[in-house]
Amino acid sequence: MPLPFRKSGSRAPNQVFAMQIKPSYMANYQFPLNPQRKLHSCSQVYSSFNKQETAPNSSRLQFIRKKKLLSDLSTWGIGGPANYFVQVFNQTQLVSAVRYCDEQSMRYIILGKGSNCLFDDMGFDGCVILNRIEFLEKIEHGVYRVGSGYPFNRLGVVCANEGFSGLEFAGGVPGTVGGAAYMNAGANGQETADTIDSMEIITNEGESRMLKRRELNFGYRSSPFQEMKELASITAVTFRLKFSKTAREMQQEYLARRWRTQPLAQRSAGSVFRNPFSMGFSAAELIEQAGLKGLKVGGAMVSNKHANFFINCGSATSQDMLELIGIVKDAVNQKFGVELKEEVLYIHPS
Ligand SMILES: NC(=O)C1=CN([C@@H]2O[C@H](COP(=O)(O)OP(=O)(O)OC[C@H]3O[C@@H](n4cnc5c(N)ncnc54)[C@H](OP(=O)(O)O)[C@@H]3O)[C@@H](O)[C@H]2O)C=CC1
Ligand SMILES: C=C(O[C@H]1[C@H](O)[C@@H](CO)O[C@H](OP(=O)(O)OP(=O)(O)OC[C@H]2O[C@@H](n3ccc(=O)[nH]c3=O)[C@H](O)[C@@H]2O)[C@@H]1NC(C)=O)C(=O)O
Repeated sequence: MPLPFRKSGSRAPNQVFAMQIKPSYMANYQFPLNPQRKLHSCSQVYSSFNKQETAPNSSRLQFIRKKKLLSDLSTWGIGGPANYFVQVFNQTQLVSAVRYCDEQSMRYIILGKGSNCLFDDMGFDGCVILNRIEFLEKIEHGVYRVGSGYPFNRLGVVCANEGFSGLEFAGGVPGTVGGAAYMNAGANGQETADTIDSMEIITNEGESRMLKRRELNFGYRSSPFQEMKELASITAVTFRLKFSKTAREMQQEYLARRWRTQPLAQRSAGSVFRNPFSMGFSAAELIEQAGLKGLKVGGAMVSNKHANFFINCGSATSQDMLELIGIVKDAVNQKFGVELKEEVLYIHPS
């Protein structure tokens, strides 16, 4: 049975492979074909395989080889080593990192807080580019231009404290601004796209582009970036918010509700499945009605607090989590005839 969710970023080259998981979930995957990236020659990339950190604002990039564990970079706490790992603190460094990957014909992914992805225990055979572009500029009242690596939850709190409404829900979302725009994150009836004024991206060609909101077609947990072949990375987002006397109160209320209903003290990746709204259901309801709360595979478990959150109880492997996802999908399909679709992204190791 093929697992329908993505195995890596759209920036990965076309490949077909088989996964080493239990036979019932053995599958072949096809990466989308990417255009060949044509970037300029690389002059700013340096390798340093022993150092684990790179200084903020340095124009030099330090690539760490085979040492950085992806379990340290994902909220699920699962994942083996990245073949290459680099942090970028500004757009110039990001372009250099992408260029380097291109020159080496190496797959790469842009990683934010790792709150929506499942890495494999075998790691990732390409380069993980950790986005640390974290500036916040106030352009005018209620208009914020924000680096794509800025924590989305911090942005939600800052805006609400300053009396602006639209991003109150973000106060509890553990991703980055770039990840939130890429996924069109939402909660409590609000969505990231509702407040976007414009976005800045860099392409595979190394060009910067500014896109106005009206050019971008967002949907429930979907954005044009998920299909955009020429995208290298979102670099900044400008949000336009409205003044509201109750913004702070709303933000705090949403956060309190989240703590009441979601297992925030445990390791998860938020909602595993999208809600099948078109069929009038929520994924959590269906999973609970199928009697799957508390179901365990190895160290992976369906949360007893919220059925659409799957927990790493401490020792979960990627295989455990993939198998649990497959079992839950099958069970819900058999009982209700509803095919759940994953919200989390599986990053295939090779
Ligand atoms: N509502 C909620 O309660 C929760 C919501 N979430 C949401 O999940 C998302 C996860 O954010 P985050 O943890 O930062 O993302 P991740 O680090 O989990 O990255 C997931 C994928 O998003 C893409 N991505 C991330 N940043 C960028 C960028 N700057 N430019 C282009 N693509 C990017 C990458 O896709 P690719 O593989 O193609 O490179 C990446 O693999 C957010 O939308 C977050 O709000 C997560 C948990 C709970
Ligand atoms: C956590 C995420 O986003 C969350 C977001 O935080 C919350 C809050 O607004 O609303 C969505 O969850 P959700 O649809 O499960 O919201 P909830 O309000 O918790 O539950 C919906 C319905 O399911 C029921 N429910 C919930 C949990 C459960 O174990 N069992 C159950 O039956 C609830 O009673 C409610 O009737 C988002 N998830 C999706 C896939 O749309 C995420 O994207 O990662």
